[in-house]
Amino acid sequence: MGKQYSEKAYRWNQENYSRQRRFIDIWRFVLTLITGLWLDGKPWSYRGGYTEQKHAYRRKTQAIWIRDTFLDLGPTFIKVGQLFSTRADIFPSEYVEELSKLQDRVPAFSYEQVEQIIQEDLGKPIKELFSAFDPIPLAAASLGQVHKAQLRSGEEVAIKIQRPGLKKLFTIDLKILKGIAYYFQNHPDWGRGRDWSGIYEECCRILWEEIDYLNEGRNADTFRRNFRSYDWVKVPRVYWRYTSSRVLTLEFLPGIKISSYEALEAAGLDRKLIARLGAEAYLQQLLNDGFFHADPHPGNIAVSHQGSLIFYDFGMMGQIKANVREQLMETLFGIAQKDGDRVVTSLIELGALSPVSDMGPVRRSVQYMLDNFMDKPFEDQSITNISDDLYEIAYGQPFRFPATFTFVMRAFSTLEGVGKGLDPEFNFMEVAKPFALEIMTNGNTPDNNSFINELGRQAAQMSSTALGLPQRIESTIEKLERGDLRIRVRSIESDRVLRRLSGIQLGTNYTLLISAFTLSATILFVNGNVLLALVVVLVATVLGFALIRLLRRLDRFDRML
Ligand SMILES: Nc1ncnc2c1ncn2[C@@H]1O[C@H](COP(=O)(O)OP(=O)(O)OP(=O)(O)O)[C@@H](O)[C@H]1O
Repeated sequence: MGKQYSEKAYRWNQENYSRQRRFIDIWRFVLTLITGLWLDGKPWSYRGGYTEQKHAYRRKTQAIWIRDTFLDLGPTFIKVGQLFSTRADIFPSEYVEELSKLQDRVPAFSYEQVEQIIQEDLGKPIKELFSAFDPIPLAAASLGQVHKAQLRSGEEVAIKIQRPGLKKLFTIDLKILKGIAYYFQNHPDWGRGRDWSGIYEECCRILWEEIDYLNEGRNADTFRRNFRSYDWVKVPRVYWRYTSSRVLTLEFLPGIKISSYEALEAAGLDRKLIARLGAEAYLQQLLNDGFFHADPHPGNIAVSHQGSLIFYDFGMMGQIKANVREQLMETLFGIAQKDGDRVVTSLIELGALSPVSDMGPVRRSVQYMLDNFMDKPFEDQSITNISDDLYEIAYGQPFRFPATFTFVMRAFSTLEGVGKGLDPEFNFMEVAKPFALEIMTNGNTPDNNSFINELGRQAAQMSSTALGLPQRIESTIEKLERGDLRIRVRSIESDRVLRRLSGIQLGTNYTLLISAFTLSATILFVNGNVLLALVVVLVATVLGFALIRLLRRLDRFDRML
């Protein structure tokens, strides 16, 4: 905890939050952000004229300001920011990059508050429950802090205690955020093609789950069960008698953080092996158990002195249904064969893409990406590159990836990053091969074909079909194109008809005005008010010209239809 993060610096750091104060603080942030975004799009707001560099610089400064304000606004926003940092499909890359640096460097709360929460939740004072209790926390985060203690029966435990007043703060903040989501949803520019209400609901669900330690305890138990036959993975046991929704008592399992590369080496551990185990443990969760750690930042994985992996923090877990892993493989094959259509179809079936009426542009973007970035052999692809490319496609499109999908991509990239830090030659795809092969062969032991051979075989199959049946493929492509085209032509036609209709309406208005003005001019003239009559005639003439122009335009429209 740095000195600059003193308790006084944070207005949110208290037990009793004022709804009005939060309302003002949060909306002030939103309004400043909206003004900034509005100015971004106005070339006159750039001193010395608009340039791409100035625009990029502004975005970057804005992103840093958003990150700092989120930290100032407290736990809800720190968590929301961390969630948003996985959503490169929704937010500009500068924002995502800054938000991923959002760490909860926040002050710890006092030992007196810890005592009070334990007394309230477990019904007895610390002294009666534990034979030792370290008043200085091992770690302090935005939602809670961890203290080391010892049970009366002798076991060493790590106790996670929730920040006081968190439920109240979440209730107030999430209500205000609902209003903000509603505002953005109904905004003519920012609401179009974006499901802000859906994003809000998703955030709410994840945040409430994260502060229910009973839920976290259950997740830890499931995770532990899934790994019970693996002696190289350790998951802390939950002491349910000392656990409540705000207090989680776990078996104490110390370790060296997986990202402390030098410390691992100093302890005589094999960095290459740890990198491989990390990836394997994750693939096991994802592809075999279907229950995975959705927040695998390096702080949540440690290595014991015996070399086994230790997982902490089960507040955010993802679930993947059984049929999904086959679909994941289908996507992988689509990518390997550079088949945009197959990738799009499998992503739709995965629920990673929501079908829109005209999938043509999406398919074309995917195909473009496959044609352009797949110049390296499949094995040499990096997960981070693949996910960056996918996000680039998704950003600005009227669809979004479901949270589970972005969590998986994020987890893969994180593990790839940590893996490369541990072992510069580490290749995630290499580790994934046997898992993928097992799924492809439905658990049958594969023959001596490697994963890449299998991909090659499928690709060869595809190209021989292409050679044998050029006619059919061509006609299929033609049909596809015609499908796109028809949708586009129809939309242009209806667009024209609508424009013509509004033109006709405008013409009627002009005609009415001209008649009214001519009538007024005549009455004025008859009554001897010549000058005023002339002015009115002038206005009627201008309107007359406008009407003639409009009629000519409508005539052009008619010829086009
Ligand atoms: N069972 C345990 N044994 C030893 N140390 C632990 C244990 N559980 C947690 N810790 C330590 O406390 C730290 C924080 O734990 P955890 O990540 O569960 O807290 P958190 O409040 O959810 O933090 P985050 O903001 O990262 O989600 C861990 O990184 C680890 O160093």
